[in-house]
Amino acid sequence: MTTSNAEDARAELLRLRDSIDNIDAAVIYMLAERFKATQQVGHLKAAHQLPPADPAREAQQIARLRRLAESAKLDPAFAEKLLNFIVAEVIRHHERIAEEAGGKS
Ligand SMILES: O=C(O)C(=O)C[C@]1(C(=O)O)C=C[C@@H](O)C=C1
Repeated sequence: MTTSNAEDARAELLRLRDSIDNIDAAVIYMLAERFKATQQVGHLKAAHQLPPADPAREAQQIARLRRLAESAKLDPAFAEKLLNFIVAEVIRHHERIAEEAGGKS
């Protein structure tokens, strides 16, 4: 590789990393908004003695996200794993909210 080729590659790497950093920031902001919404769901469920998890809803979400992933040329198995990872954390939050609400009544 000539010096100029190495410099071009370095510039291209920096350009791509800029884009990756912007995408990562957007993902973090979107996840923060999602967790704000699910925290409200957690309080609603606790107030009405609804279970933290809703497997039927999750099945619908997985089917929908797998379809979206396929049309976006993203691995549907990865989309499913990602949703399951996020939802597991949400369920932990819901359980904590329900425990705290239970302690107050
Ligand atoms: O929709 C709900 O009932 C939620 O509690 C939200 C949510 C989610 O994070 O999307 C989390 C847990 C449920 O099992 C299903 C979905």
